[in-house]
Amino acid sequence: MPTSRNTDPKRPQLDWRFLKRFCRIVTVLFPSWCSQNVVMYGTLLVVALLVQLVVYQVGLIPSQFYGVLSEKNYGNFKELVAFSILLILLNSALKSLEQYISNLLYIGWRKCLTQNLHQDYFSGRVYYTLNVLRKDIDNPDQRMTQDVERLCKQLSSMASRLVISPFTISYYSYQCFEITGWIGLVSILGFFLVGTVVNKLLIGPIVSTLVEQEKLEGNFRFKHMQIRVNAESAAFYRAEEVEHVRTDHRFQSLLDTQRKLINRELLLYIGINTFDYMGSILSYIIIAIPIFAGVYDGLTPGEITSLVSKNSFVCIYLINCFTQLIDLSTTVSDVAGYTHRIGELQEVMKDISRKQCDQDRVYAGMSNFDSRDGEISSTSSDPAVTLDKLSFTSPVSEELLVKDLSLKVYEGVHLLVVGNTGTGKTSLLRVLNLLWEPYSGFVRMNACFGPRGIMYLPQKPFLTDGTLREQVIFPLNNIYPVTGPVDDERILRYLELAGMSSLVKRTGGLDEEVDWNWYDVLSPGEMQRLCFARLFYLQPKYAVLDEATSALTEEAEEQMYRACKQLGMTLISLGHRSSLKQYHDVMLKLCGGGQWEIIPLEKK
Ligand SMILES: Nc1ncnc2c1ncn2[C@@H]1O[C@H](COP(=O)(O)OP(=O)(O)OP(=O)(O)O)[C@@H](O)[C@H]1O
Repeated sequence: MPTSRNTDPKRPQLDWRFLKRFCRIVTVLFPSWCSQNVVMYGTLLVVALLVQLVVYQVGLIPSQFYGVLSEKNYGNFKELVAFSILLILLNSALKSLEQYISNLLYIGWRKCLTQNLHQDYFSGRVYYTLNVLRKDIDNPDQRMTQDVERLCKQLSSMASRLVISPFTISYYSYQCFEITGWIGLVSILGFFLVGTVVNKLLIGPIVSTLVEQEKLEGNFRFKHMQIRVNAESAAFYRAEEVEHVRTDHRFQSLLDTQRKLINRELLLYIGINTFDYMGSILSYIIIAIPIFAGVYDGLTPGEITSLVSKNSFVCIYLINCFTQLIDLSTTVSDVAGYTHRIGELQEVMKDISRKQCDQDRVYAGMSNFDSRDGEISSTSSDPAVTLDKLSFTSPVSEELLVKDLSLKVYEGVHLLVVGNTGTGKTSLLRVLNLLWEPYSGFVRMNACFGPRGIMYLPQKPFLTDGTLREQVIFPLNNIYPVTGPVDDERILRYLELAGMSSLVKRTGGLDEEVDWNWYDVLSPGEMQRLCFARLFYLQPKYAVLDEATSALTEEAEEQMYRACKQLGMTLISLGHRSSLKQYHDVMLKLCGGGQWEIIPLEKK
């Protein structure tokens, strides 16, 4: 049955789901009652109240000038001028302070929200699942960077107006009631109510278009990033023309959506401006009520002018308080859009995290080196890896890549995994690392990830940012074991063993900050050698090498394998080259269609 877009339950709206997501974000922005952000918000409230106090006094100045001038009182006039200047100076100082605190609040909120998202993103393997396997959430990077930034900016720009509104509205409502009675107050409240309902209707379609626009903005930026990262490969393909068309195409979709958003905002702007100007007329209608009712009949024209000026200030200010809230509609629609995007990301990350916790409980036995310092939890006679009737598929297919694989990997027995392209060699590692769920069967890893445990050299080398030392000790934060300067000598030795000592000269030393992108300055072979230097440095008991020598010559491959073995590592290699056989004892051959065979290898 066709459903209209407006009734799509998942469509971002200004609804109950928005409120839930917004409240969740607020608890992140204000983590506890005594947090820095709460203190800042409290200070903002005090400063904003002081501003209102001063604004009230400033608002009364014209009526005082009318009085003084109609009396031609020179002495009072001079005093009033001095008082006015003082008030204006105080007003500008307080308003600047208010702006300053709002800006600080923006930084505080951005820090809390981004760190909270990072906490979930980098917990376990959430970033992998989110980026590789979950297709329902677009551009998580953009949500954590640009969307959070814009949400916090918009909220901070609203903060002082929102924090002060209850106070100013109560105070000026009371004042308005004193002057005009019920009629004035009820008409202003009615005016605000109508304004809110109309704006709520106009904001509805804007929120979903804004969410769509942010998605396309992310896609456009991603395209540029793709070209930036792969500029060289693209240049070899002479890809400028086709990539130009594709990039422009993404840009065009973004512009179309932006135009749609602007069209929808037009109605909202018409609503806002109508209410702004209606408000100013309403204020005079309300003031006219007591005048026409004859309440001020006994006053002189000068006194009436002064009184009207004072009263109109109160009514106009109250209406202004409400119209300011209505003016926030565009900001509210932005906030709603960003809230949905960030809220959705939070929900998906929590969901992934929860599922992974359950999965980890089922496949207990694997842990990160942080928890147990990389020690192997078993005796060396236990197998490091046990697979029992393991079957798995790729995430998008029902077809088994491997069926009922049973295998044990013992220390000292080097295993080679071979098979045609796409038969599931790397996928086996994904299942071992719980990146993918097995279809059936049992996986057990006795070796922990890390030094003296098990380490992986993935097919695509991962190079972090930072100094050469940080590259070599990666993924550790600090040198391991903590041995001080002795470590320098180890790092240099292993760089030399990997054939990368020239890098020390290029970087200017182990701890020299480099401003280059490592992927741009190292050749694929050099990247693989650098990854071997890491492996030598960490000296795990088991090294899993996924086509880790594919960019090296056979002589270099031999050097790397010999060094690994000299350092006492048990090797599990994945690859196509027949030269790899000589370094291994057993070969697992994946034949495709779920078939596999184990073949003992003879030593030459
Ligand atoms: N993230 C993913 N989502 C969906 N399918 C995937 C994903 N990653 C890999 N696959 C598919 O799973 C199958 C096995 O991939 P895998 O990377 O294990 O192949 P491989 O044997 O290591 O190949 P190669 O020798 O080229 O490295 C392939 O058909 C691949 O297209």
